[in-house]
Amino acid sequence: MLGFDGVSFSWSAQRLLHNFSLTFAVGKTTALLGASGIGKSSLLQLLAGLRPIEQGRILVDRSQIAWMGQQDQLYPWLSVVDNVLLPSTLTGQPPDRRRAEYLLEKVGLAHRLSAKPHQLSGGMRQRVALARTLYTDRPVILMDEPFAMLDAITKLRLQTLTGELLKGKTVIMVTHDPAEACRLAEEILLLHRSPLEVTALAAPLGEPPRPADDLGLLTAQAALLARLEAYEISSE
Ligand SMILES: Nc1ncnc2c1ncn2[C@@H]1O[C@H](COP(=O)(O)OP(=O)(O)OP(=O)(O)O)[C@@H](O)[C@H]1O
Repeated sequence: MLGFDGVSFSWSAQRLLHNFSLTFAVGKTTALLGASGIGKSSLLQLLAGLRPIEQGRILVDRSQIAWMGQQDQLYPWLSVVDNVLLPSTLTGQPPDRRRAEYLLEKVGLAHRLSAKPHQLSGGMRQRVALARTLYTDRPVILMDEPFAMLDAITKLRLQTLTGELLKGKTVIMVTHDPAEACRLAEEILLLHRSPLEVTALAAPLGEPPRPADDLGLLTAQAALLARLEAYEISSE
């Protein structure tokens, strides 16, 4: 089980969750969307156990979680391959260099193993971060706008890669991008109101990663955008 059971949580003056319950589909990708400041990142932080709650239970085994954020969070003094090996270094496990190299090959960086992060483009650094997330090999992956800072083409490629490489894992992805949600998610959840409420929307048909120009995807994307706009207007 992964989710919230009767959870209440406030940020100083603002009550974010009141008796909030939600379970996520295991082995699937769920996209979380909603207006800026509604509480998407807070939900991820609570799931990861980074904040104490006032009431209820977080349903999670924290040892099963990997995190990938908007910033690549690479260590500038470590090479690409050593950044991927970092989870082993931090936990005192023997580093599996062959596996790290295999994953870097998967994300198209086999030729940059010994480069330092500052020698790479933003998209390349985010690919290293993806390889590191995969290296930890946890069944649950929390992603907070992982591709928000990338150009359109790099974003498209990394979404495809993510959809392929994270198949079968439980992925909770915060995104502002309806197209991204429609390409990658099997469950689409819209967050609105304060305290938080959730509305589930139908994901497009077909296995992720779905092609960006698929007609069903484009229709679902337009519907999602309209719902997001309607929630924004009703909360103004
Ligand atoms: N560390 C914090 N201390 C106090 N308030 C916070 C903190 N982090 C977030 N908040 C507040 O909680 C609310 C939800 O913030 P959160 O970052 O979860 O929203 P979000 O939906 O992820 O926003 P965005 O899409 O802009 O990233 C906001 O009103 C924000 O000001």
